Amino acid sequence: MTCPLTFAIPKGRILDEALPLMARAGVVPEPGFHDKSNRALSFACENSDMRLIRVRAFDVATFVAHGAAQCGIVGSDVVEEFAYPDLYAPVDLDIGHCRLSVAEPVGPGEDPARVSHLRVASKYPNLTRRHFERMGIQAEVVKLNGAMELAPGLGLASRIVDLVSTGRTLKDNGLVETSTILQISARLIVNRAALKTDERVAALVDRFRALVAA
Ligand SMILES: Nc1ncnc2c1ncn2[C@@H]1O[C@H](COP(=O)(O)OP(=O)(O)OP(=O)(O)O)[C@@H](O)[C@H]1O
Ligand SMILES: O=P(O)(O)OC[C@H]1O[C@H](OP(=O)(O)OP(=O)(O)O)[C@H](O)[C@@H]1O
Repeated sequence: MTCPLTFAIPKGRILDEALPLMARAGVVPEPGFHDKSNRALSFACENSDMRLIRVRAFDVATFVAHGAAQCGIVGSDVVEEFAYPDLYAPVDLDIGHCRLSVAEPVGPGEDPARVSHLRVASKYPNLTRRHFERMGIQAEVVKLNGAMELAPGLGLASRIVDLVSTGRTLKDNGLVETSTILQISARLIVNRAALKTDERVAALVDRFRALVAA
C-alpha cells in the first residue's frame, strides 16, 4: 500500500478561501476537520489517499521544504521569506491577496536618503533586510510574531514591515504605509523531489493549474 500524500495548510485566514478551491481539486477533508473543538492536527480526506495537516503559515513551507509534507498552500510572502531551494511554488491560486509594506508613524519621519541604519520590527527579517540593503540602508530587524504596529510607539523600532490588506490596522494604530516591498497571493507549493518521484504530486499540480486557468 502506498503512503497517503500529506498536504499542509495554514490555520489562519487563507484557509477559508483555500477550502472551496481544494474541494474543486478533489481535496475534501473529513467532517471532523470543521469541528472547532477538535484538537487533532492531521485529517483524512474523503475519496482520496491524502491527509491534511493544519499548521502555522510559516511552518507549511518548512514541512514541505523538508519533504515531511509533499504539498501545501501558503502565501508568497512565506515562500519568498524562506527561499528554500527544495520548495517549488508552481501555481498562483489568486487568493489571499495582500502586500508586504514598510510603515512608519504619521508625521514627519527621517528622510531615508539621509540614514544608513534603521531599526525595523517585522515577522520577515530576510525580506526586510534585503529591501533596505537595496536602498543602501542596514536594517537591524527586531523579530516579532504579531502586533508589529505597537513597535514604533513604544520605541522598539522606528518602522515596521508587515502585511497590509485594507490598511485599517495601520490607520487604527497611527501608522502610514511608505513603500510596498511585495504583492502577495497564496501559492500551491510542492517538494521538488516529491514532484519528480511521485506522479500523484504532478497530477495534483495539474489539477490546481487547470482550476485557476478556467
Ligand atoms: N490582512 C491580510 N489580508 C490578506 N491576506 C493576508 C492578510 N494577512 C495575512 N495574509 C496572508 O495569510 C497568510 C497567513 O496569515 P495568518 O497570519 O492569518 O496565518 P496564521 O496561520 O494564523 O499564521 P500564524 O499562526 O503564524 O500567525 C499570510 O502569510 C499572508 O499570505
Ligand atoms: O490591512 P489590514 O486589512 O488591516 O490587514 C493587516 C493585518 O492583517 C495581518 O494580521 P492578522 O489579522 O493576520 O493578525 P496577526 O497580527 O496575528 O498576524 C497583518 O499582520 C496586519 O496586522
